[in-house]
Amino acid sequence: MSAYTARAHTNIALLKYWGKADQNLIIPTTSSVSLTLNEFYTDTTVEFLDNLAADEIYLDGAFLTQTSTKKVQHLLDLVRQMAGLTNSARVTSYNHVPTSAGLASSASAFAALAGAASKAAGLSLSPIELSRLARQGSGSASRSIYGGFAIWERGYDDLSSYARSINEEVSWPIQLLTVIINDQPKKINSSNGMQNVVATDPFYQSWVAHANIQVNPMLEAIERHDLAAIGAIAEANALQMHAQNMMASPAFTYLTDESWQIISLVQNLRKEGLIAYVTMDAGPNVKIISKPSDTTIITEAIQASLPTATITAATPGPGLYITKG
Ligand SMILES: O=C(O)C[C@@](O)(CF)CCOP(=O)(O)OP(=O)(O)O
Repeated sequence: MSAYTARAHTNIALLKYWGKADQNLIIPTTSSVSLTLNEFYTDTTVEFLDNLAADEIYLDGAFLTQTSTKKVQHLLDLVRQMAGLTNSARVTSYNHVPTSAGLASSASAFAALAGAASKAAGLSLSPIELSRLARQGSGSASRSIYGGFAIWERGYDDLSSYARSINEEVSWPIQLLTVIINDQPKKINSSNGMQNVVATDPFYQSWVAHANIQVNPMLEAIERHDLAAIGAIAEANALQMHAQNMMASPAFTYLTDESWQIISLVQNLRKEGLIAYVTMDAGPNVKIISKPSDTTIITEAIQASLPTATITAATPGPGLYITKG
């Protein structure tokens, strides 16, 4: 069997996935909508071999020990089951997600792994099948199969929970300015954070109900290329998601004083007439949904307020791409 290499780009959720209805299959409680980014991606090569005693997994040149590779091994096992294989695999992965960007690379990593592993096992999966496979590595990876805007339909089982493309080629001006406040590893990872909320937040079901109501208005705003509406819905959804963390027991938050400093700054920029909205994931860093033509004015405002912040302008990116070798 031959080696295959896949490149998948990371995505940022505009409507967040924040809670599982099924832990094992990674079925979410809400649908989520994302934008795949061009600047950040993972390249992964997979080869199934006859003479390997066990899976060998290398990340950014370092051999990973068994403990940190459980999710990778689980996805490889799913592929072996689908292909009727027992061979072990060599997996070599490089994250082109600058750690300073504080961007979750699990989305691009597991989408690339799903693409390269399935192809190396002799499978030719459809985008929906690839999305379902990636989903079982990491939920948000289900959306990185596609470029541009994508929606992960929550579904209710393995067959019905997958992402589909909204539109791959985004030809109108939109960017996410990623403001890195600090790139320290977060205290609570996404999986644990959302699990705490589902288990202990008394208002969680109203989050689920409201988040699912936001889906159609978001899809309509994307259809209209309405950046202000996309931003307004995304900012409300992100703040509501982070509010759930503060209602969990014990309460926790990913947002720091600097996060709120940037959030307030962006809301003030809006008062001056700019189209600028924030979204935050499982970390303190802030992404600003904005027009590329406003990069300078926003960047200058942030540098004046928080000189230590580093800013990366990210534009819409492509979907999964697999090559032989
Ligand atoms: O991306 C989003 O929708 C929102 C988040 O990034 C956080 F804000 C969650 C990502 O969670 P993920 O790492 O996919 O969790 P897993 O399924 O437990 O591996």
